[in-house]
Amino acid sequence: MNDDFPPLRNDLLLRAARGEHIDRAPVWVMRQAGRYLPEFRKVREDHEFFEVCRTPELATEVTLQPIRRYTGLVDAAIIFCDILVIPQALGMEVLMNPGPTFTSPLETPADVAKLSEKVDVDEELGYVFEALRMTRQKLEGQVPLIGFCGAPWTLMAYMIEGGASKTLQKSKTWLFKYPEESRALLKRISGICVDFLVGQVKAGAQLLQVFDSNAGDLSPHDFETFSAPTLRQISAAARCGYDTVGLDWTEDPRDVVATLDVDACLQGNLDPVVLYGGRDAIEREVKRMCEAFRSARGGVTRGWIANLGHGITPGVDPEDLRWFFECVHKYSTNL
Ligand SMILES: Cc1c2[nH]c(c1CCC(=O)O)Cc1[nH]c(c(CCC(=O)O)c1C)Cc1[nH]c(c(CCC(=O)O)c1C)Cc1[nH]c(c(C)c1CCC(=O)O)C2
Repeated sequence: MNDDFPPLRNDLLLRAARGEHIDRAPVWVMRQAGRYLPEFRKVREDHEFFEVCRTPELATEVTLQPIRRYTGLVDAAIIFCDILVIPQALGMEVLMNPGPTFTSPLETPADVAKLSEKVDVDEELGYVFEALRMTRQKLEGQVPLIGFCGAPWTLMAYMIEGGASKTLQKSKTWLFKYPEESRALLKRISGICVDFLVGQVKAGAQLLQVFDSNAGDLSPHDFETFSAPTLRQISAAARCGYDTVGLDWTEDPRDVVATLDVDACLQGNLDPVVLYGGRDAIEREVKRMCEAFRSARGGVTRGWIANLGHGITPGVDPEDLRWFFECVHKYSTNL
């Protein structure tokens, strides 16, 4: 927006998100800059996780690693960062060892007073904006750059649980025991999400993703009461509606199309564990996924962005991921 970036040479992802014609599905994978890549592990040998996020040169380098390795196969870069930088900007200490750990999670609503009252995203998260600008330059227009943030409910859950949790018992207890205080906290987080997302677009992000990874743990009623209003608020305040809805592998796109009340592009949804199943399984399951999205598109969906239904995991052979990309290129035509 502000900077003079090299012109974009592959706009498949943006065209799919806008519902325009595409010859094949664009493809990228969540956590594509991650531990399954030896070149990523090499950087991590010398630099702690959040140090990589906070050092624009390092964040740019790891963001570009999968683009270099899979040139011509992968259709997007996603800025290297983490959803937990917002709790950090609110003054919470978060370590990655190896999963996320908060040194003092929120225990009761009284603890909310310990969070910073005002968050200046340029001051607290300016390193992300700098990394986006640097990455846009270094990408030389090969593929679009995705920015992202965590959704308020998912961030609130991490801030209360203090890390990943199977049951989310503590954070869900807040919703039932302290609904007003929960809503106030969610609203506060939403405001930071808006500033952060707008700042990312100004810095060069060409598409934004909001990760509500813990949404599936809420009943439909609680999702509608607590999370959905914040997602709407973010989308309205950041000026754009959601063009794309991400699915995991527990959903059939044909069922989703039947229930979705907006005509959105869909993203997803291969089970990441398929990548451990060998080339034949990868090909078979990608083909099945392509057929499911192809027939879903006969419904109301505007487009499809091929992806995994969740982040890629550390044990995957990078050559098997290459095969996944090649299979998507082969089977996703004639959408
Ligand atoms: C819940 C969540 C987090 N982070 C994120 C989410 C939402 C998506 C999801 O549900 O997976 C999002 C995220 N985290 C990371 C990215 C970077 C961009 C990309 O996708 O390549 C993105 C988009 C890097 C990362 N974030 C993390 C890693 C691995 C840690 C490392 O390098 O040591 C990476 C590459 C760590 C992280 N960060 C988080 C967890 C639970 C973990 C541990 C998971 C694991 O061990 O794989 C919080």
